[in-house]
Amino acid sequence: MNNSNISWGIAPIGWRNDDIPEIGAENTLSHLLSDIVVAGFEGTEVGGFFPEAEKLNKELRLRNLKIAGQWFSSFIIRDGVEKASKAFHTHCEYLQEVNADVAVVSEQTYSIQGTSKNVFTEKPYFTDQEWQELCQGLNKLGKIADQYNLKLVYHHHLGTGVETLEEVDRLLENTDPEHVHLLYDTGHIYVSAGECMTLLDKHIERIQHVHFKDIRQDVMELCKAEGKPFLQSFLTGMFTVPGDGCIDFTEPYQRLLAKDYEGWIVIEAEQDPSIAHPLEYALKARRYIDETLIKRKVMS
Ligand SMILES: O=C1C[C@@H](O)[C@H](O)[C@@H](O)C1=O
Ligand SMILES: [Co+2]
Repeated sequence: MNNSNISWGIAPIGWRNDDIPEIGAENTLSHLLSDIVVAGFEGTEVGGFFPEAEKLNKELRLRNLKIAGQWFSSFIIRDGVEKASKAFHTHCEYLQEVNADVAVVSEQTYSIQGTSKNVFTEKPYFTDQEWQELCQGLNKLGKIADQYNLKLVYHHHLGTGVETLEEVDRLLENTDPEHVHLLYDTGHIYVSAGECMTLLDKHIERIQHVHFKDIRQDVMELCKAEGKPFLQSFLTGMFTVPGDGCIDFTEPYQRLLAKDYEGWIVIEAEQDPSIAHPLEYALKARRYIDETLIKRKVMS
């Protein structure tokens, strides 16, 4: 059991959001990266507004920060694996240049993530044929990621065809463990399944990347009752940083330690930055990690 094999990061999503680029648009790359240093994190994930690799590397070097990975919206079912592979090669090339560890993949065919549909009741479902195309396609993308020294980690996500526990089971059963790994996102599985330990216990061997996202239970229930879409739900404050919501992260953290998890745990809490001050929330998360998870004394 060793915390030193874990790198703690925080995602840009509290400052700028790729799903709604207008919010937080005033937050520059320098501002974001410097806030991450102030809050005491080791790295971050690439956001849609990040510059070319050379420029980014310089900004990272100046602050001794690292890149964990970057989100990739795959459309294997909609466009076929050849087209998805081409786009994925470009994605991985960039990630290799910025010395990342993982490529985060989420199949977005039929996704309602950016639509006005009720995210709690209107998610899409894949047919048997589509499941086969997806799993075979992911095996291919996983081999591409390996060529760039990256791990493909699949992100289960609300409002997509791979959201529920059963869907994650199906994806993992039908993909090659050598090439396709899992990203465990506490927030997404909590909203979908009502808790976040079953997925972790069942699939801990496949998990190679982690997002710690907390939930405000009362806001989630309100959003559910009103049938809100995904984007409206996060703007209303459904997600927050660990220590500020209803998930007790000591459980997943201890389970990961017990299994000698090696890799990143990235704090990822999309909120409206004009309501939830990004640095304030980053500091809040860091304090919770230090005082409750790692139990390291913090000077106040
Ligand atoms: O990892 C993530 C990336 C975002 O684009 C997504 O919407 C968010 O909820 C998430 O978990
Ligand atoms: Co996530």
